[in-house]
Amino acid sequence: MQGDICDPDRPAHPGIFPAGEAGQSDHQPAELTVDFPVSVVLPAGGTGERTGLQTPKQFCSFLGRPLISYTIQAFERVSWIQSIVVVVAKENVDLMTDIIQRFQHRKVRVVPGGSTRHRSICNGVLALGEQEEGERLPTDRPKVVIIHDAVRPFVEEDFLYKIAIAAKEQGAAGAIRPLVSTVIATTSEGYLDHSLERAKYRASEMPQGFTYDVIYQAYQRCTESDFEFGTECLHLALQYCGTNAKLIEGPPTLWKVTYKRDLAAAESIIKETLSRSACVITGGSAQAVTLADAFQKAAGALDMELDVVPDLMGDNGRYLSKEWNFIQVSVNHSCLSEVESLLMDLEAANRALLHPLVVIWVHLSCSDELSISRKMPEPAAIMDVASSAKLRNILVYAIQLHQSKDTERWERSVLRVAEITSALIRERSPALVGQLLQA
Ligand SMILES: Nc1ccn([C@@H]2O[C@H](COP(=O)(O)OP(=O)(O)OP(=O)(O)O)[C@@H](O)[C@H]2O)c(=O)n1
Ligand SMILES: O=C(CO)[C@H](O)[C@H](O)COP(=O)(O)O
Repeated sequence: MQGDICDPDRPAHPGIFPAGEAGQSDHQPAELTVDFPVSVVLPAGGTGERTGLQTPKQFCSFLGRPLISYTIQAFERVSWIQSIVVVVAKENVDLMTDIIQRFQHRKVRVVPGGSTRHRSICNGVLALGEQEEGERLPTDRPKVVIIHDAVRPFVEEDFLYKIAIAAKEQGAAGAIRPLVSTVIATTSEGYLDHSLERAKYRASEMPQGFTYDVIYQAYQRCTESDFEFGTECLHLALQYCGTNAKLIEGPPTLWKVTYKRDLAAAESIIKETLSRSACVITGGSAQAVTLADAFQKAAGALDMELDVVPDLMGDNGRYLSKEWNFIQVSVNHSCLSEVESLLMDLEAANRALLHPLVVIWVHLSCSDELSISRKMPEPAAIMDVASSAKLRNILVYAIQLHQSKDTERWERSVLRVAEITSALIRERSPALVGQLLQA
């Protein structure tokens, strides 16, 4: 953990996260503005056959939220994107509509997909030029359409910006990555025919951007064979509109969830992104502040940003609006009033809507006051508070720590608190909710 105070308004995360919850970059420009209308098509109409799962991968859940919701969030947080069309199979339109309502997504329309990816994307592009149900005026066609697979949740605003600008200037633009394996051609008998010079080729990834006119015309002019077997929108723009796409190397996080193992990798990135920062609330007590300071030092190696505040009043209320985890330190208070008050603030701020939030209650007992038994928190009371918070998507854990005059012993305990805290925040295990751990 870093001890220095850093900007709590930093973009939360990439994709997963608010303005980048999962995978956000540390060096995102302060504000990127685009002075032309940009809309997005997210093809999400596939079955995810290669995962081997019954559920299409875009509807698989991570920390209680489907993958498609993380991808939508990556786009809706971008102020210069005016609308998002999500294309899903007809039988999933109701499910998708429910996801949009449950996670309060904005700017989103759902459109039925087709039997292939190109057919789904084409439906999305056509929908951008159509009047929305219930609207009296025709929808403004966007100048630029960004197309992005719904199963690539970790896309950053700065990269979308580069694609949008290049698409407006060139007519088409797309993300590329270096090849990790050499591409070879095989004979029909299964022998090597020839191999390509790897350095000359790139993998085509998403997002891709097009002016509306280019992508619209490309789909008007392409053949049934393109719709059935094609895999590359940039190719359609070249072949049917003569538009050579600008290619821009993107970050490795643009990778597509394709196999079952990719779902595990996505979950791990999401958890990692949610574990980047914690806010320690001391209540202003001198012992709690000393503990928080020691905690910061001990936590130095755990790679987490740690801010210390007395409470969440006034300007400190900003911690409630971003992706922070919370550590409430109580000294000799065996009652849970401070945690309960924090939980009320978090609920009022609607902080647990998009993913489970972690609150850790660190109970510090100082042996030179009161009797030890009077200072011990009641495990059943902690479990009650935690169980009720869990229903509201807030994961409450507790750690008991005894102050020691023996410096070595004290330092070991503080280090244990830092390690337990870090593990609880990273794992977000529902099974450990309400447990009182000893440091
Ligand atoms: N008829 C289709 C097929 C695919 N897609 C979408 O295109 C994106 C990329 O395709 P891919 O990874 O191939 O997804 P699936 O077709 O679902 O996977 P698989 O090929 O393993 O079945 C996915 O978001 C997928 O939902 C789509 O909108 N409509
Ligand atoms: O990388 C891409 C560039 O167009 C597409 O995402 C890809 O072609 C679609 O996925 P798949 O081929 O696996 O259906």
